[in-house]
Amino acid sequence: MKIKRMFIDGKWIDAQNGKTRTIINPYNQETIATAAEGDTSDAKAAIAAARKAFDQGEWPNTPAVERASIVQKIAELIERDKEELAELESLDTGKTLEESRWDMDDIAGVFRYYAEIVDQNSGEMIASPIPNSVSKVVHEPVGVCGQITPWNYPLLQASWKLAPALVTGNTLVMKPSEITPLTTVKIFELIEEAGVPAGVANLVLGPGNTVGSELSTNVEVDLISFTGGIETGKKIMQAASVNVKKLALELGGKNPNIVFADAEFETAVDQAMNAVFFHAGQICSAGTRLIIEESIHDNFIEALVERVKNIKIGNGFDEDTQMGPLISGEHLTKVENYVEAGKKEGATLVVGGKRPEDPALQDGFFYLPTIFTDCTTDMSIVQDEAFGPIITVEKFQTEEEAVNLANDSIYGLAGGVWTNDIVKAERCVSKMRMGTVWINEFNLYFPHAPWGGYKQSGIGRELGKLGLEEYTETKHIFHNTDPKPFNWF
Ligand SMILES: NC(=O)c1ccc[n+]([C@@H]2O[C@H](COP(=O)([O-])OP(=O)(O)OC[C@H]3O[C@@H](n4cnc5c(N)ncnc54)[C@H](O)[C@@H]3O)[C@@H](O)[C@H]2O)c1
Ligand SMILES: C[N+](C)(C)CC=O
Repeated sequence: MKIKRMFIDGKWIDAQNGKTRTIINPYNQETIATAAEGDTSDAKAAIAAARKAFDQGEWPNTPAVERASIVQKIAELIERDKEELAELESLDTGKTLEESRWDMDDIAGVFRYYAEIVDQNSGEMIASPIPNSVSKVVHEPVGVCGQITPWNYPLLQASWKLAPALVTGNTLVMKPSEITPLTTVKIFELIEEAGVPAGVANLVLGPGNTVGSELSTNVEVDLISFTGGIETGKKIMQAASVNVKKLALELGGKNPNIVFADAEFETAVDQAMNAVFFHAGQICSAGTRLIIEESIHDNFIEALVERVKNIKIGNGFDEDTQMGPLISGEHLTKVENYVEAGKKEGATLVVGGKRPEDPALQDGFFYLPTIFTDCTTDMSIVQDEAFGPIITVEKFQTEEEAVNLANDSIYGLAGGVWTNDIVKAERCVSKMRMGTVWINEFNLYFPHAPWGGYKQSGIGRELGKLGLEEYTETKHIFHNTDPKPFNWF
């Protein structure tokens, strides 16, 4: 089996320490690849290459339209290799092939979007209050960017970082999750094929506590963009202070999904499942906190449970599979522990709460879709991000109570409201403290709109124009067109 290698300074290389890691399919634990397992020394080499490419290379000064055409080419190559990429993503993460295909379409769309909008970030003239002067603002690349991504949407999260960083003239070192590197390795092949110069985009494979930590602490790195868990995010924020790096953090969520009695019932039931059970609930914006108006609570739960029991769990490559496994044995144990805690804390388990019994699924990290009712905000199952196929249900009587329950979290990534009363919907979302709020929708995102969290869900935004601005410094240029002595001294 060919080893998945790192890409540093335009060359495909093994880890300096010679180590490798076995990559497994979470559906059956079969080995699907062997990847280089780099460490601090590889990260240092990649940072040095990116530094040289930024300080001495052409990329930062290449006209934005030329960079955009290369980024556009990457989009075309993703479309050309869509099926291969989708298959790699499903093998690596266990998600259904159909979901991976959607991801690949989204990813190509992200590269296209940033290629198209780069000229909208070209600066502005300021109405200078000083006579005989020109005042203007320009945007310049930040420099060397460290980019660290998680395992749940490996290539999608990488694309949100790679496309804006490249198009704005930065150089970068990316570190994907060590357990899901396959599509990131492949996209670096496409980046090379599209003609990105050597040293501009570098890939280091390996663990967070060595490679990731080096990216956050190394003073030659100017910006660190991280997507992952809150505890890792805090460590990175602290490490990044060493040279006051620019910082973008996309962290977790514990997202409320409010259903009012006047909502379209069947749609709200259907979408309450979509909000959570795609990719077995391993979605940062999963609507895991279902908050239901008391008058419809019992009927809603009855309808939901009936449908949840029929979710088809299995191999993501089987066409009728609707939900795949969790990512790893370690993560499965974490989810099981949250469910046990929920039971101890007094929540009522109404469906799921265990591994499936089907003998065909015993080698995979499967967990049944799970619903707890009678939940209260003091329960860990309501407050902590379990990152599994678990819905907790809380009841409300008034609109104010619903919004208060929704906001009762350290997180503020996303949330939804289901109602046919538009005024009520607008009133609620205006009070919800989250970076994305959906009305009669859940979990939708697209390249044109910003994504990111309030509160401890993060700092900064990806996607949209704000996602581009993250990768630029803003410079004010003041030009005195009639300089004279000041005659003070
Ligand atoms: N807000 C968003 O848009 C978004 C999107 C996807 C995932 N997430 C979050 O990601 C989490 C799941 O991903 P995960 O389990 O891979 O997260 P994680 O924090 O364990 O790991 C994320 C990445 O950080 C690296 N890392 C670990 N320790 C590090 C350290 N000390 N220094 C630097 N890097 C380090 C890991 O190797 C990995 O590449 C969830 O909390 C989820 O909500 C958020
Ligand atoms: C940001 N998103 C929804 C694509 C993936 C979160 O885990």
